[in-house]
Amino acid sequence: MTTRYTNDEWDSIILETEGEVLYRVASKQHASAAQCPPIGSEAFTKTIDHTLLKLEAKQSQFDDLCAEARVDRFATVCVRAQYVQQCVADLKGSGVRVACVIGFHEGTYDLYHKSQETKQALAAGAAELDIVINYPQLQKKSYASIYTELAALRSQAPHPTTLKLILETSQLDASQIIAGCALAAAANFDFVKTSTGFNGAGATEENVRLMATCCDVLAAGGRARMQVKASGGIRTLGDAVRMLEAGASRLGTSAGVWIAKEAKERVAEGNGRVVEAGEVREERPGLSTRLFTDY
Ligand SMILES: O=C[C@H](O)COP(=O)(O)O
Repeated sequence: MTTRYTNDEWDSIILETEGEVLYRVASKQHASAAQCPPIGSEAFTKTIDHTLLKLEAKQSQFDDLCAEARVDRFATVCVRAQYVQQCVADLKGSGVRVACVIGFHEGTYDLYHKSQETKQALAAGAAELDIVINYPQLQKKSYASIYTELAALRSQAPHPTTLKLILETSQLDASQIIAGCALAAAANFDFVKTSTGFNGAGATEENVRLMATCCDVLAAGGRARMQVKASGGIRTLGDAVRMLEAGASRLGTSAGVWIAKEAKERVAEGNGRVVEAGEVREERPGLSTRLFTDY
């Protein structure tokens, strides 16, 4: 675990990272070999966290969510803590994991609250935790306090639990996004994630590219390379491909079923290969398409 630093010490460490990241982005030395797995392959569907986080969701919707995740072989279902146990039972033997959000969606809950939620999620069988950073603290450069929180949650949920840090990028500028990534890496998180889907714009290619480049730079310092999860507003196969090509390796979306359906149609058309962003049709879900955000 990293030595604890003061805010000023964190500031100079982060500034050094920022210089290298912005240089690489400006000179288009983008994230390492960002590739979209072949459309229709299991590697492609395994990029999707099938997500249902609406507070008003009914219990039966979580059974549907899990059934769909089994059929489409998604990576996880991503739910709130009170639904983890039900989803773990529904998904037994399927290879689909259960991810639980922590501190959702404001991120400003204190460590005690986040820690209690973490305890509940782990006891219920969650394999992955998507934790919202306290982004108002990040905006204020309260780095030491953020690091303390992240390090405490990591020691409470050691590997093989996968930890993702939700930055809520719509509320941050590039420097703050880089700072969030640096703190996540220092606390040994596995992923940085763009958005909750509940606040401002969701994932953008620009931010995904920035985060992936930042993960490369941080890994060059010798630590395990974090991955990037793009989330918020990903609705179509085209959106998914663009995020993967920008450097994401996981997608959080309420439209997983729609995206998988579009992918199956592409395969049926004989195009079961990597789809370039420019070739993807811009179809969007129609009004009658069920997305979990629509309930
Ligand atoms: O983490 C995932 C997001 O909440 C999903 O956002 P979305 O509902 O816009 O797809």
